[in-house]
Amino acid sequence: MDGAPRQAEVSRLMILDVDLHHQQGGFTLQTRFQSDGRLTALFGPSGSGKTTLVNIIGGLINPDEGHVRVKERVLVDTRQGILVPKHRRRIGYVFQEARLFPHLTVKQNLLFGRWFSPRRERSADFAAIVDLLGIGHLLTRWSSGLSGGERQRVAIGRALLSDPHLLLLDEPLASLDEERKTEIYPYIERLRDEGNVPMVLVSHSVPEIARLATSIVVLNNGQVTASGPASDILRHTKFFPQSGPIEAGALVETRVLRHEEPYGLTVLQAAAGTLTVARLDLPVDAPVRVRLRARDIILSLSPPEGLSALNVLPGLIAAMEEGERGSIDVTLDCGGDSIVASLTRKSVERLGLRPGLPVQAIIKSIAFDREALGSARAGNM
Ligand SMILES: Nc1ncnc2c1ncn2[C@@H]1O[C@H](COP(=O)(O)OP(=O)(O)OP(=O)(O)O)[C@@H](O)[C@H]1O
Repeated sequence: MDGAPRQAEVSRLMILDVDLHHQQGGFTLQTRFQSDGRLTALFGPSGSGKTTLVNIIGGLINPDEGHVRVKERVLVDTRQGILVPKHRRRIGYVFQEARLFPHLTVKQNLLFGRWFSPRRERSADFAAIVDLLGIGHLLTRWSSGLSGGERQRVAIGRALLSDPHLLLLDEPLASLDEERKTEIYPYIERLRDEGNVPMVLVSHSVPEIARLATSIVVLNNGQVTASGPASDILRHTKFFPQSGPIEAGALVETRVLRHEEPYGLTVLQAAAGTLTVARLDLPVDAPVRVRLRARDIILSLSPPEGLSALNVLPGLIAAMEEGERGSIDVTLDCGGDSIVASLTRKSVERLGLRPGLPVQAIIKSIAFDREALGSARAGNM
């Protein structure tokens, strides 16, 4: 036995299991994926079918063929003639606009969500949800006077109070500016990490899914071009043609190792080694998810000397594949962390890169959550 879960166990672990065929005018949605993620991001360009897919999961569109299962519940199975009506699906929706009732207070808006859960099954804890979303101080306010970010937090709270089995977030942050988005991300992260409601997030933004998603489904023209754990998918620049090599890259989990106060720097510990960044306003040992964008990594055959870059990680080339626009994605195994560099074919040939070769990854800059930086910014170290 190799310790790998057997197929039956794998299926049980799957939170979302979707296999659909649906024709809509001249557009065909043909999607198949499974996700065990706590937050599954649906990513794809405009018109790729994200909303259609969300509407099928939510019960607003009946698909021609296929099935949708959430945990062990079958919502749709055309072969077995199962089509659970939308009001019985126990799905919470949050849209781009919060759609709160302006003539009700925040508390009344929140309690409205409760009407949708069967009385005997009401388990959502009002106080815990209010606390999780940081909206306790808003309860007596009229919803019409809230900021965009506050409105979305209340909308998420209202959806959670309906005791949903799944939360569908259809571009909930798209109408907010960067600052308001940054205000909401930590709450969605808490929900992902502490709540037990699986979420599906529709998003156009690579930084957003890099920050929030645990699983990613990439849609293109109605088809799934890739799906899997976020860290696996984000590594491939070719799955993100509209953002190109600019945003794709590796996600690396780190912890704060120490602060170097005289230099205004923080040292993070990753499996791959240490990374030095501008001072973070976080305690030692705090977890920090960093994103190493493929375009921000240079490869060298020998340890660089006389270079100002502080972040150099040794690794072995694990894989090489065609990236976006003729570039080559070179994946490195750096002590167990996967890091990807996007290189031109010319550089690959000039350096004689091939799987198994030891190289040094010079990291030009590190992207991560803005509030994790405190007042500092991710710099070119
Ligand atoms: N009722 C309909 N009848 C025919 N075609 C439709 C209908 N609704 C949507 N479509 C088409 O289906 C395709 C997928 O649309 P969908 O809204 O699901 O894409 P999307 O990925 O959500 O796009 P966006 O990011 O712009 O919201 C598009 O080509 C759209 O024009």
